[in-house]
Amino acid sequence: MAACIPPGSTAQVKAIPCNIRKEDEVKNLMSSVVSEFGRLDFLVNNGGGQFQSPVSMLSLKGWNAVVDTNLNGTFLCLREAYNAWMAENGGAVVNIILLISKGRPGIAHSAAARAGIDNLSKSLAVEWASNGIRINNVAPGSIYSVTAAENYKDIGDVFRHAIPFTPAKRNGTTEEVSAAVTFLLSPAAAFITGETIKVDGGWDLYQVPWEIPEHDRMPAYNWEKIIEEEDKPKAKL
Ligand SMILES: CCCCC/C=C/C(=O)SCCNC(=O)CCNC(=O)[C@H](O)C(C)(C)COP(=O)(O)OP(=O)(O)OC[C@H]1O[C@@H](n2cnc3c(N)ncnc32)[C@H](O)[C@@H]1OP(=O)(O)O
Ligand SMILES: NC(=O)C1=CN([C@@H]2O[C@H](COP(=O)(O)OP(=O)(O)OC[C@H]3O[C@@H](n4cnc5c(N)ncnc54)[C@H](OP(=O)(O)O)[C@@H]3O)[C@@H](O)[C@H]2O)C=CC1
Repeated sequence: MAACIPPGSTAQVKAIPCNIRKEDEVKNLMSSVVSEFGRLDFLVNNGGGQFQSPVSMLSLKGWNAVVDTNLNGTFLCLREAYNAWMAENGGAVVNIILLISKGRPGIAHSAAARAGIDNLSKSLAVEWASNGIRINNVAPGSIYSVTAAENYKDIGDVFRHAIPFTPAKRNGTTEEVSAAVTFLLSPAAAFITGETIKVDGGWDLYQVPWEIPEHDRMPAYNWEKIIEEEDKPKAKL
């Protein structure tokens, strides 16, 4: 990031290690920013992720790891940014979530956690309005990056797989997500709070990429058949 700063700019980049699952590290991150830079105007909760698994195969440990990272981590960052600076001075927040309107079979743990963030943002848009804080979400579709692809390399090319399900017929770029984030942080979004912007090339309006095997396990409601079953003599033990 530092290498991207144009010559002559006064911008600075400083990396402060922080596991967002650890309360003390998050407190340290927010207080360090305020003591080092004198202010904390913007917060982007971008850290997150998941692994692919049907719910039936998920261990509680795996579920907890994903919820802890995505939902609890975001909660801690929000609360500590508020305590360290934004309660007194206002600010703007963007949380990066997932497309969740149709559920997310295959990554249901992450979708549940991100739906929690979506709802938390709505509550905070009201709770923190009088502190001058705006809070919004960005829900990316399939966005290719080398690091994201590396994470899923063992389960195939998930980013290529997403293209047929995306009306734009391509993956999005990280710059296209950043454009939405910077808009929401900017004064141009001064009247937008508690909202989610999808950056997905139309994915969410289209098909869910989940194949349902042919089956007859959901027969139509049939009262006569239920009565017939009820009237059958019960086996005696
Ligand atoms: C699938 C298509 C998605 C497309 C759209 C979305 C794209 C993106 O989100 S791009 C972001 C890419 N980056 C990531 O997703 C980062 C993913 N990794 C993490 O965030 C974390 O590693 C974690 C939250 C998934 C796990 O946290 P961690 O502390 O590292 O937990 P452990 O390694 O200790 O694992 C705990 C427990 O979780 C289960 N588990 C972990 N990884 C997998 C896996 N790859 N497959 C199945 N299960 C997994 C497992 O039960 C672990 O317990 P143990 O078995 O005792 O190790
Ligand atoms: N790429 C995509 O298609 C999509 C991405 N998203 C979301 O966008 C966000 C960015 O993902 P992307 O850039 O694509 O993928 P990356 O894997 O490159 O980014 C994930 C980032 O989250 C950080 N992170 C994970 N766990 C923690 C933690 N406990 N504490 C601090 N940081 C953590 C990682 O840090 P480190 O590198 O140090 O591990 C990494 O920088 C994620 O929330 C992701 O789920 C949502 C929808 C689609």
